[in-house]
Amino acid sequence: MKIIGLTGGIATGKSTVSKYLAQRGIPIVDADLIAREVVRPEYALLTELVAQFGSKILLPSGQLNRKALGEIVFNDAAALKKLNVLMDPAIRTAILQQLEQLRAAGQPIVCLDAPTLFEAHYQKSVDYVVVVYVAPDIQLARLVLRDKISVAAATKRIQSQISIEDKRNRADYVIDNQGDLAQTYRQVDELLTIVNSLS
Ligand SMILES: CC(C)(COP(=O)(O)OP(=O)(O)OC[C@H]1O[C@@H](n2cnc3c(N)ncnc32)[C@H](O)[C@@H]1O)[C@@H](O)C(=O)NCCC(=O)NCCS
Ligand SMILES: Nc1ncnc2c1ncn2[C@@H]1O[C@H](COP(=O)(O)OP(=O)(O)OP(=O)(O)O)[C@@H](O)[C@H]1O
Repeated sequence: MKIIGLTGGIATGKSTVSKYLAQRGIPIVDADLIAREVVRPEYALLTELVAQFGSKILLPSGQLNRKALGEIVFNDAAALKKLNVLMDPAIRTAILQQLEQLRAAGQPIVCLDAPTLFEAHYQKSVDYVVVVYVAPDIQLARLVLRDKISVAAATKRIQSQISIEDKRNRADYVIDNQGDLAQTYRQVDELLTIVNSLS
């Protein structure tokens, strides 16, 4: 089984690419989705997060208040590091489990969609690293537009990740997502041809 590791910066277009890959029949292991599941109130991890960050990260319903936790960690590098240390084992276990299930099911090509692929060192667990790239000014503009947040808040989120230029330099394949969607999809088709021919 060949594993495509799909990453990029926040709002550079990973979801746009992974949706298209899914349409082309490639199973997606979605790290963002897994990160949402492992903090459900029935799991111990949420209690650990509350012990670290306080009950202000909970909604009245007892669920994680994502906005509140985001405001803490994307404004404070040390807090983000603590969050990553707490969440990493549960996310990693779920990712590896899903990949194993897909391997056992005989899937020839799968995609791990992980915004923090490099930050969390998943590049070692995949066969082909793909970075969805847009220049930093386009990244900022798309993030502000999509999430309806201020330029200052968007800049902080971007700065909490390895820069998109750095990620681009570490890719096996770069998808330039600065043009229209048709141009992006053509590059994904070319990527699939390459991955299909990997031995
Ligand atoms: C802090 C949280 C609660 C904020 O939630 P919120 O709904 O506002 O954002 P969401 O989860 O949709 O993330 C949006 C984007 O932020 C970026 N981001 C998320 N977590 C991180 C992180 N640990 N480091 C750097 N960037 C991150 C990604 O580009 C992601 O796609 C959430 O991002 C979180 O739980 N993060 C830690 C888990 C994690 O590392 N997720 C990445 C999957 S490998
Ligand atoms: N080629 C494109 N042209 C114009 N807008 C685009 C293009 N590709 C994506 N977008 C828009 O840019 C925004 C970011 O894209 P997307 O949500 O796919 O990014 P992402 O990398 O998955 O983000 P995150 O890291 O937050 O999960 C979205 O609003 C999306 O509609």
